[in-house]
Amino acid sequence: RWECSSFVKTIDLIPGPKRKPIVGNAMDLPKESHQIMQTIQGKWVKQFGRVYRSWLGFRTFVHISTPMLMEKMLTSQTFIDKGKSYSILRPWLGEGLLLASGNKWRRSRRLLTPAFHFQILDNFFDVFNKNADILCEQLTIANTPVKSDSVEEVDVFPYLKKCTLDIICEAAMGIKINAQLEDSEYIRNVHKISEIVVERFFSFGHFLPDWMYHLTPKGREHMKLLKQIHGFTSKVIRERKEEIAREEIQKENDDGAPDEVKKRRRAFLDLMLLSVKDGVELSDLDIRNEVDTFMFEGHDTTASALVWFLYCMATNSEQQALVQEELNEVFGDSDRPCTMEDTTKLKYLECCIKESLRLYPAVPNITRYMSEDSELGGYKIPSGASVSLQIYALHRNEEYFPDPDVFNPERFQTNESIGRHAFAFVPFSAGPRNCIGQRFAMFEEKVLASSLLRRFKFSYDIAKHGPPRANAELVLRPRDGMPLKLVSCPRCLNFI
Ligand code: HEM
Repeated sequence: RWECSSFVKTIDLIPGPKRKPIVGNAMDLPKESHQIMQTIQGKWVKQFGRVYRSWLGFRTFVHISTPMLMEKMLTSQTFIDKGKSYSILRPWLGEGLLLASGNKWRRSRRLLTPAFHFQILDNFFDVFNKNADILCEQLTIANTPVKSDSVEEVDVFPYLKKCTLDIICEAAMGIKINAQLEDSEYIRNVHKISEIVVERFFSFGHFLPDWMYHLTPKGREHMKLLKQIHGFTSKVIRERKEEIAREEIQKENDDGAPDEVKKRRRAFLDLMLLSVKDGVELSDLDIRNEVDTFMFEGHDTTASALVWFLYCMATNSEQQALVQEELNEVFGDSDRPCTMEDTTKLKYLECCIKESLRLYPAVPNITRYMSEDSELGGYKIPSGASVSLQIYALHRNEEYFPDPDVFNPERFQTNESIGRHAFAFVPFSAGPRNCIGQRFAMFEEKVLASSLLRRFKFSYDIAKHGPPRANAELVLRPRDGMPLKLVSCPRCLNFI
C-alpha cells in the first residue's frame, strides 16, 4: 500500500538512484564514512543532477544544490522547520534556537538577536585573544622536540577544538573552563556526547524512538552524559542568577554599581537572565536549552572552519605568504592583540577564510521539513518530504566557481564577486534561519587565524599523507586529524 501511495509515486518522479524495497538506497552508500558525502554530494549530483531524490529506508530526501533553489528554500517563511534527522539532537538541545519551530523559534530568535550586536561582540575580543595566545603556546610546546627527537608534525585539530570550547564556554556561560590547560569533566562529556550522537546518526539507532534507543547500552550512556551535562548547565545558570541578584542589591545599597560590575562583560546567559528580570517570559529550561545550543553550535563549527583554513594555508604557500604580508602591514613587529578594527583591515585573510569555507563548509548540508506541498526545479515536492540543502555541492558548482576544486581566494575580492548569485556561497546558511553566530564566528576565526599566522608558518606533507579525508558528521571534520608542520616565525616577513 505504501509503494502505491501518492507520496511515494510523486517522489519517485524525481530522478535518483534506484530504490530497493525497505532499505531504499541505504545499501548504495559506501561503507567508508568519508566516501558517503562524496557519493551524496558528488557522484549522485553528477549522475542525477542538481535536484534528485534518495531514500533511507522509508525516509526520503530531495537534494538540491543550485543557488536559485537554495534561495527559494532559504528565503521561505513557510519552510523554516528542520528536517526529521535533527531530532536525535533533541534530548540534548531541547527546543533551543537550532531545533525550535514556528512561533517558539520566532520568539527566541527575536530575543537572542541583540546578543550578537557588534558592540556586544567587541567585548569578546579579549576572550578570543587570550585563548589564541594559549593556543599558540600549546602548539609551541607540542612542536618543541624532547631531547634530540625532532618533532615532525603536530595534529592541530584537538588543540583547535579545546581552544574553541574555552571561548564558547566563556562567551555563552561566562565561565572559564581552561580546557586548553587542564582536564575538564564537562568538556569530556561534551566531546563524548557529540561522538555518541554521530554514531547514532549513522546507525540503526537513528530510526529508533528515543525511549527505545535509551534502553540500548549506547542509549544508556547517552542518558548518563545528558544528565551530567544538563546538571552542569543548570548549576551555572543557578549561580549566575544568584550573582546577578547580589549585584542588584549591591547597586541599590551603594547607589551605583562598583566599577568591576559596570565593566563586566556579559555572557549570552547573563543577557537572557537580565531580560527575564525585565519581564521577558523564559523558563529555566528555555534558558538551559539555549545555553546548550550555543555550546553545541559554537565550538565544533569554528574548530572545523579553522582546521580547514590551516590546511588550505599549509598547502598554498603563496597565499599563506600574502596573508602574512598583510598581517605584517597591520601589526608590524608588535605582539599586540587583534582588535575589531584590525579585523576590518585584514581583507585578504577574510578572502582566504571564505575560500576555505567554500571548499570545506563546516556545516556541509542542512535539511528542511516540507510542511506543505511545493515545487522545486519543476518537480512536485509533497508535504512530509525532507529537503537536503547541499552546501558542499553548491560551493563546488563550476557555473559559479570555475575550477571549483582549486583554492583561489581572489574569487572573494570585491571585483570578482560582483554579479555572483547571492545564494551561491552560504556557509552560514541564509535568510531568516541563518546562523545567528555568523559574526561572532567570523571575528573568532580572524583573531585565531591571525594569531596563528603571526607566529607560525604551516605546511602539510601531501606525499606522506595524501589529501585529508573529510567526514561529514555533525560538522565536516578531517577523519584522521590534521598533521601539520609548524615553523615558528617571530617575524612572519622572514618567510616571504
Ligand atoms: C564557522 C562557524 C559556523 C558555521 C559554519 C555555522 C553554520 C551554521 C549554519 C549553516 C546554520 C544553519 C543550520 C540549519 O539551518 O540547520 C547555523 C545555525 C545556527 N548557528 Fe551557526 N555556524 C557557525 C558558528 C556558530 C557560533 C559560533 C554560534 C554561537 C555563538 C552559532 C550558533 C548558531 C545557532 C544558535 C543556529 C540556529 C539559528 C536558528 O535556527 O535560528 N553558530 N550555523
